[in-house]
Amino acid sequence: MAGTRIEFRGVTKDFGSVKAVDDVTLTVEPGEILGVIGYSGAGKSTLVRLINGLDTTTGGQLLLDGTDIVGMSEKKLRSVRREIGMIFQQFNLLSSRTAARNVEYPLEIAGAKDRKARTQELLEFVGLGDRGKSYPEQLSGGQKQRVGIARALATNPRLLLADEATSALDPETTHEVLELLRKVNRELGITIVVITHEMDVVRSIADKVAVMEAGRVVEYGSVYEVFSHPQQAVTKRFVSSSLRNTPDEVESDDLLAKPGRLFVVGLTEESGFFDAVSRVREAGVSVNIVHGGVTTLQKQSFGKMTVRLAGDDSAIDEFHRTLTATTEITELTR
Ligand SMILES: Nc1ncnc2c1ncn2[C@@H]1O[C@H](COP(=O)(O)OP(=O)(O)OP(=O)(O)O)[C@@H](O)[C@H]1O
Repeated sequence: MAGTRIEFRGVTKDFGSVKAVDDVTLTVEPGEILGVIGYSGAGKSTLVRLINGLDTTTGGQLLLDGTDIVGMSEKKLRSVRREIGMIFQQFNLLSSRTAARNVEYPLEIAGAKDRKARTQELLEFVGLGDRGKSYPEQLSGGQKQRVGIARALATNPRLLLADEATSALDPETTHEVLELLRKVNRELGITIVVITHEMDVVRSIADKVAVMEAGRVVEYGSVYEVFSHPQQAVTKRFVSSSLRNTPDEVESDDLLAKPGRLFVVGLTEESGFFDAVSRVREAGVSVNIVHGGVTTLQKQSFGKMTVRLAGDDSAIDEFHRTLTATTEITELTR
């Protein structure tokens, strides 16, 4: 069973004078994982609430598998929502029910048969086959979110919306929950939209990323494209918070206090970095790597190196000029 295809066409949502979502055009293909990232108030939650019809759009079209849900009756929206699972930052489990009975809840509402067997199957899928009798307060945060995921999957949704689903978890547990979401995506083919303010989450799970600022999607692309060539200032901030491969202000000040000239160079397989280093060293210039990192995303490697060059200025200028043609290079100055 394929995941849902989502298509935003010029979607807008106003709350009075606030444009929470402003003219968003975006397509999520079936089975894709989209990461939506932005700072608080950027419009991420509103965007997701439009998808399941909890908020209504002020303008534009929002198509799920080709059907526009804008203006749909509440009755029709309810059947659309049956195909959508949702998980939350605070898990939203019913504290008076055991884990199993939380998972069973949507099956009860749907009047499904063989509920016990389905519930056990779901608990096993999320790695909690032996915790069905536990109450939420007896479970760790990660286990609660696993119950939340099992509950969201109970009615066989084709789309899963995750609103800051790992924000209340520590890094290790976050990693485990993201792994589980990946398994959901791979094994069940479900489309997933993950809202987050952490670029590490996008990096470890998403195929595509949409960066939101003041209601707009200001940057969109594959995770590799956006991480390796961020365009907007907000995207650059998110990317550097995750990759930490460029010196921050304090580190730059420390590095600039020593002699030589500093360059931050983008590394890709075509950057020509090592050839340029060989040439400048032949001219007697010393080259030292002082900061940097290389990472692999979607099977492609890229990174940034900060190098200190000391020696003949015209040879260093030539190094700068040559690399400008093949990669991103910036000279750090005070
Ligand atoms: N029901 C509402 N009534 C009025 N304004 C709202 C409502 N919901 C959201 N907003 C406003 O819309 C804008 C976007 O809010 P939204 O919650 O979608 O952002 P967000 O990116 O999800 O932020 P956060 O990460 O803090 O949840 C904000 O300015 C917010 O104050």
